[in-house]
Amino acid sequence: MTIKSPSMDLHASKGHSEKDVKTRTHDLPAPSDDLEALRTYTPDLAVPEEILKTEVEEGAQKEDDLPSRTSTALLFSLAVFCLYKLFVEDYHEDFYCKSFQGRFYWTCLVNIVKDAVMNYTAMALQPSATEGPEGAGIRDYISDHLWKASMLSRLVKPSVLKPTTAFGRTSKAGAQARSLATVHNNSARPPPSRRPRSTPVSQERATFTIKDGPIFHGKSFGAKTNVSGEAVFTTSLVGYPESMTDPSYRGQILVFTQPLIGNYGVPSSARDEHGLLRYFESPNIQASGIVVQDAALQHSHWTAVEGLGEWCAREGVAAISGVDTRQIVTYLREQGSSLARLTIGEEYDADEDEAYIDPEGINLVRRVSTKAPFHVSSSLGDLHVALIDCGVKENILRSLVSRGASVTAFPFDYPIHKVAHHFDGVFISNGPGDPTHCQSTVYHLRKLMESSQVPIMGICMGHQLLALAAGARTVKLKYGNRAHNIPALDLTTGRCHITSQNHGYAVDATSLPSDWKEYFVNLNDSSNEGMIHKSRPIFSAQFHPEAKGGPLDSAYLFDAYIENVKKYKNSQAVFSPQKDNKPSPLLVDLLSKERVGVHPGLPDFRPGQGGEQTAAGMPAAAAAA
Ligand SMILES: NC(=O)CC[C@H](N)C(=O)O
Repeated sequence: MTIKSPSMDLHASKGHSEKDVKTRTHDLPAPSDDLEALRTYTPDLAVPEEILKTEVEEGAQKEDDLPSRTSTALLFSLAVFCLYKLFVEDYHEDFYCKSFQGRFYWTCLVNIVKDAVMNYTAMALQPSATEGPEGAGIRDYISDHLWKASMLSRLVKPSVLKPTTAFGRTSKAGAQARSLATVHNNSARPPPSRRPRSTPVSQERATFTIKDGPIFHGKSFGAKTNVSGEAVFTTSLVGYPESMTDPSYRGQILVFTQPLIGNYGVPSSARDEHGLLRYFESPNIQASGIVVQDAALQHSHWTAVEGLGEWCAREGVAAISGVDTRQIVTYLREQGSSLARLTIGEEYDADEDEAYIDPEGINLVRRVSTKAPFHVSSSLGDLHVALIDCGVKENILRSLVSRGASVTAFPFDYPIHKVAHHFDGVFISNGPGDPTHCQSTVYHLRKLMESSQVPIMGICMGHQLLALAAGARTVKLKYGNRAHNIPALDLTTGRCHITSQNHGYAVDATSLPSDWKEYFVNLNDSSNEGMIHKSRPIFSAQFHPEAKGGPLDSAYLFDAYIENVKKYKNSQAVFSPQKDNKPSPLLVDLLSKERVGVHPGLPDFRPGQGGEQTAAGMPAAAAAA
């Protein structure tokens, strides 16, 4: 296994000579840097400061003493204890899907085994470590922030974890089998699994109520659950599975203007050759509820494994049909996006009403962003991109990976500027809600642009966050743009592209600082559709070049970004010929292969919640001001 030393590049990039580098391959980043990175990275995990400090300091102290890092006897007894807890104390029944204790002991066991393997590997490589960077590379990777952050979060808060990688692989194989079964029409395929929020399909009376507006009566065809959120509409004719699983729809009740929805059913969770979901943009339905004029009770398509109503019920999502969506959309266009409720069953009673929930006051990105870094490998090239996950769509990952860039995705509030030198490019994903909630992301992006020349691209929320970091303003649109056929003019070429869109906020182009220019403009409402830096490889788009179930006119933006990334990688190679940002196989193995700790089971809103603390610890409203 050949692993290049990242420490060499790290030091080289700080201006040390190669000689210095060789003699200093065991240097670690200063403990205070690590501490700061971990502190910023884990605000949600409520880790006591002493634990963080101990973790970092111990890591730093013991780095040069790997063989004694954890005694074999201690590891062995811990492993036996975990095994006992798992298999003798009856957790084997449900430990990987329900029991907190089970998951905790399983996580410990996995980490003990990994720790032992790493100790062994590091010891095996030690002789060369003293001579040159080859052996040191493995130790630096182990000590890297990525590893520390993901391992620490696994250890301190197993409750946010999905089953660990081993189970992830198992379920992936299951999904694959189901997809194959679908293709070959194998009736013995297992039914999709049910979620904690699942209910039987409800066919009761249902009511869609717009706050301070009209009330619509119809019939439920999804879960028996009442929901509240912002009512928005999309005019797209196809792609309801992709739209409903798009994390940017989190907290919203989605009204379809296409009158017949559900006729091609719902596909499986099959994964493609990169391990990405083939038909969905995330593993679960993200919209709070859906409103359609006419729900198809029977579906037909070779990819379908269930009907739309069954899917909604299984995912615990409310759905209403039999309402006049033309009237609803006319109201929303005139009054602007409004708060609304979907009530299933009993007659809606305004007096009994709990308050309408306003997603605008909530940091929804925190709900959909991965809780620890994850990695998607590309076998098609040797580029490596860091992605800030604000609720990334699978097709954004696919668009990068299929162009030869492996992607390591970070939580939205990860201090990306501290690890950017390990990557050939930085990407900022789409995401739900008001961008001004993500003040920590804006701060880190600003720092990144100050300290690095790395190419950057942002999409939708990523565009808005980049604009905020550049010093521009964002505004809320009256009712947003959600469709697959919106014309955007490329101001650099004069060409018009038909684009897919889903956003309620926009960048105020007049507030762009002088080193930026407007890249695209919306030909329907003249709102801003993108920006580009005048002299650096940084640009962003408000629309979705990765559109699935939408036009591919603007997919060339990914090519342009990858071109920038390649150029940057080549230019870096001139200065540091040893530098290789390709992820180490060990790191790849350690990181999760899919988003971590993003469960639909957790409620987005709690009663009485007036707003939410931002990552920086201040109330959202104050942060936004
Ligand atoms: N698709 C997105 O990233 C949406 C961005 C942001 N939440 C908005 O509504 O404007």
